[in-house]
Amino acid sequence: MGGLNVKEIDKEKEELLMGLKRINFNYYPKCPNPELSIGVGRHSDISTITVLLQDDIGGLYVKKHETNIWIHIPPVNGALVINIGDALQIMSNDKYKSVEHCVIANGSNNRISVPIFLHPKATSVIGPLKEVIENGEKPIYKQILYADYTNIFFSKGHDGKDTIEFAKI
Ligand SMILES: O=C(O)CCC(=O)C(=O)O
Ligand SMILES: [Fe+2]
Repeated sequence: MGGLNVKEIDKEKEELLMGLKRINFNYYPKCPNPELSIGVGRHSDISTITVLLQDDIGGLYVKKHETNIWIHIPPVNGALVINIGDALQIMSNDKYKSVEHCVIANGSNNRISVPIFLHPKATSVIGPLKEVIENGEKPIYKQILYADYTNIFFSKGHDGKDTIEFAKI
């Protein structure tokens, strides 16, 4: 957080950054026609950060920022994938960018992944951190209730990084 001019993570900051933790268990059954289906559509997580454990099957792709290039994230035994989510993009006023990603279905193997999402609390109001904008930087995002942000994300299908548009000024 030093890069965001945040000197100390006190209790209040900790709640804002990761007051809520959610763990998902994703099971992707092998698919007879992978080219006709999607594992998980293109999206960015709405978390602050996501810590993801994947098995050895593969299929997770991330989009290189501001390109149309998709990069496979090969499973590495014992390694975790760390993704930046929308909440950190908003709080950092775009200094950190959430990563767009998707999962491709697999024709011959079942796949399991376990993401741990570190979120603000539903009752937290999030926006660019005061430490980030106190030097006069123009805020790109408004202050929004995190529950509202979550509701927008879950009220529609995955479509890239569209949810973050709702938080823009
Ligand atoms: O299964 C994966 O590797 C990623 C799953 C994912 O993107 C998610 O649960 O948000
Ligand atoms: Fe995700």
